[in-house]
Amino acid sequence: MGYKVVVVGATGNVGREMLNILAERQFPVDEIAALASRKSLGTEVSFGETTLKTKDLDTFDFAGWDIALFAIGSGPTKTYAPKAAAAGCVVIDNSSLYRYEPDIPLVVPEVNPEAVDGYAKRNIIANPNCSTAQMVVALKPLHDRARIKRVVVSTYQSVSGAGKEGMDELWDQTKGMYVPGQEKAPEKFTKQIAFNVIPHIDVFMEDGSTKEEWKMVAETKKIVDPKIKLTATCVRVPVFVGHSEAINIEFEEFLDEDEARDILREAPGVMVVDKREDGGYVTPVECVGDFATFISRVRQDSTIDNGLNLWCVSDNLRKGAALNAVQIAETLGKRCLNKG
Ligand SMILES: NC(=O)C1=CN([C@@H]2O[C@H](COP(=O)(O)OP(=O)(O)OC[C@H]3O[C@@H](n4cnc5c(N)ncnc54)[C@H](OP(=O)(O)O)[C@@H]3O)[C@@H](O)[C@H]2O)C=CC1
Ligand SMILES: N[C@@H](CC(=O)OP(=O)(O)O)C(=O)O
Repeated sequence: MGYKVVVVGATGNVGREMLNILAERQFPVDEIAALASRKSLGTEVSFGETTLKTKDLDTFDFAGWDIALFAIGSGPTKTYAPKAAAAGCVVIDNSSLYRYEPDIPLVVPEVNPEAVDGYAKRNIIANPNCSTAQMVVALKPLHDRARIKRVVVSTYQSVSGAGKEGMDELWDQTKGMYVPGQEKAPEKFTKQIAFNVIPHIDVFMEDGSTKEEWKMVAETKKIVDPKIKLTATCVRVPVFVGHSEAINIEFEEFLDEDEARDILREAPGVMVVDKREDGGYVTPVECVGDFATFISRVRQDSTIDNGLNLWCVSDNLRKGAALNAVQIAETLGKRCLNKG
């Protein structure tokens, strides 16, 4: 016996990946429903070899369904996730709405799988921010060995993090640079994204940081260790899929770069590709469609006592969203629901 699973936001970038990954990983599905807004009613989406017709979230009855994977943004999630949870369906939510609530688990299964056990308080589990998810997969095994004091991270985030509209804007603006009359002004992003980079993701906070940067701080503390200090600069780059991060780590104890590489090679969800030669590192276009978080350019930071630098790349629609959500569902199934 398997699970009755609902994918909410099935016509979006993340929802489509959720359907792909449920099928790829052969998640034990007895029945599946694909939901989106009313305007997408009847739109076809793929689930393995089969095609599903999208249903209207607004009129859907969650009673009798086991797990709902939500990827529709915080606004509509606020309306519909509590309804699903109250109907007895466990919500695994990709938005930032519930991540910081103390009675809602925020889970990266390679890092804090035991947190899933707290799901029943609200029947909701939160999926972290894409940039946080890939980073903590690499930080956790290093923290276990040498205790992280402080992290300085700069992100290079692809436009798919801003949904279908973000990807369309990069495509149209790039074409418009070459085709007279097809110029495209910024709409989704604050400035031109084609052939440019923008140091602004999500809204500004009072202290001058952005909400995306704040999320990386708060979520790393909740998932890995509240004692870790972290400062981030989050930047949008003209890449379609795949987020990259330059990470500088200061440890309490000395950690040699060779040992760090060995630890990361053994770490779940991590793939080390680190040769000091042309092409001996991973770039975002190479990580698309993969499950792993790729680590390259591991090297000592000799400007501090116990410092290390590394380069971290992952498919943001997978580890940053859909894959992590499906892994949470797998963990929930194994640890708590025991079907399948
Ligand atoms: N963990 C993370 O870091 C990430 C989280 N996300 C989360 O996932 C969400 C979706 O991202 P993404 O797939 O890239 O976005 P897209 O813009 O590609 O897709 C949005 C999806 O949400 C649906 N939707 C929007 N509003 C409603 C509504 N009122 N009722 C029903 N369905 C609705 C859309 O349906 P329709 O086509 O019918 O409009 C569509 O299926 C993000 O807003 C974010 O919260 C995304 C990326 C990474
Ligand atoms: N903000 C991320 C994607 C996202 O939706 O994040 P969050 O779920 O934390 O709002 C990006 O733009 O790349």
